[in-house]
Amino acid sequence: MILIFSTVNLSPHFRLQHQRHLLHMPQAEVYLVENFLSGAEAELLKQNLLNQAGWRQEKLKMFGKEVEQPRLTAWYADAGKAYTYSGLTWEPQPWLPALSQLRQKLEKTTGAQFNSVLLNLYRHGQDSMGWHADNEPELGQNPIIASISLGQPRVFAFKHNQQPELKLRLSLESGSLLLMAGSTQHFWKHQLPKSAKLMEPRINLTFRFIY
Ligand SMILES: O=C(O)CCC(=O)C(=O)O
Ligand SMILES: [Fe+2]
Repeated sequence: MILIFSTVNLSPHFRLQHQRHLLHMPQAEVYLVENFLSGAEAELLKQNLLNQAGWRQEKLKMFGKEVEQPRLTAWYADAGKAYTYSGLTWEPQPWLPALSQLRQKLEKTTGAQFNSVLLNLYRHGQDSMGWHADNEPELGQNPIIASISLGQPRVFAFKHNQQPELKLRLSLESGSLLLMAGSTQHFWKHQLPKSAKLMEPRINLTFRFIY
C-alpha cells in the first residue's frame, strides 16, 4: 500500500528553525516553540475563547456508566469534516475569526495544513486528560498535531508504549506551541494529569488535519 500525505508535510524551514526535539524521545518527532504567541496575545485569545467558543460538557460511557469528561470541549472544522473521538462523533462548528487567524499563522510557520481544531478547557487543577495517542484513522498515518496552550501552565507528560523508563514531563506555558509529528503517535502516549494545586483555567487547542 502506498500512502501519500504530501499536503501535510512540515516545511524543512520549520524543521531547521525548531530543531529542539524534546530530549530523549526516540521514535518520535516533537518540537516545542515556547513563544509562538506573546503573553499578551495568548491572554487576549484566552479571554476571547472563554467567552465565545461553543463549550460543551460531554459525557462518556465508561464500563457501562455515563461519566462527565473532566474538561469542556469545542470543535471547529471545515464543513463536512466530522470526527470521532473517544467514541463521540463531533459535528464541527464554523470557524471563529480568531481561530481562522491562528490557523493561518500556524500554517505559515509550519508549512503544514490544518482543517480542524479541538479546544479543551481545563477549568481548574482537577480537570485533566488521560493517557492516549492521537491515532484515530481519519488523522492519517503520521499525523501532525499542533497544540497551542493558553493560560495556566500545566504539566504535560509523554510515555513510551514499550519502554516504561522512557518518559518525560514538561510544563506547557501560555503561548507555547508543541508540535507532534512523524511516528510519535505510534510509539508514545501523552496525558495532562490532574493537579492538587489551586489552578486558573487553561485552554488547549490541537489543530489537526482530518482526511
Ligand atoms: O491539553 C493538552 O495539552 C493535551 C490535549 C490533547 O492531548 C488532545 O486534545 O488530544
Ligand atoms: Fe492528544
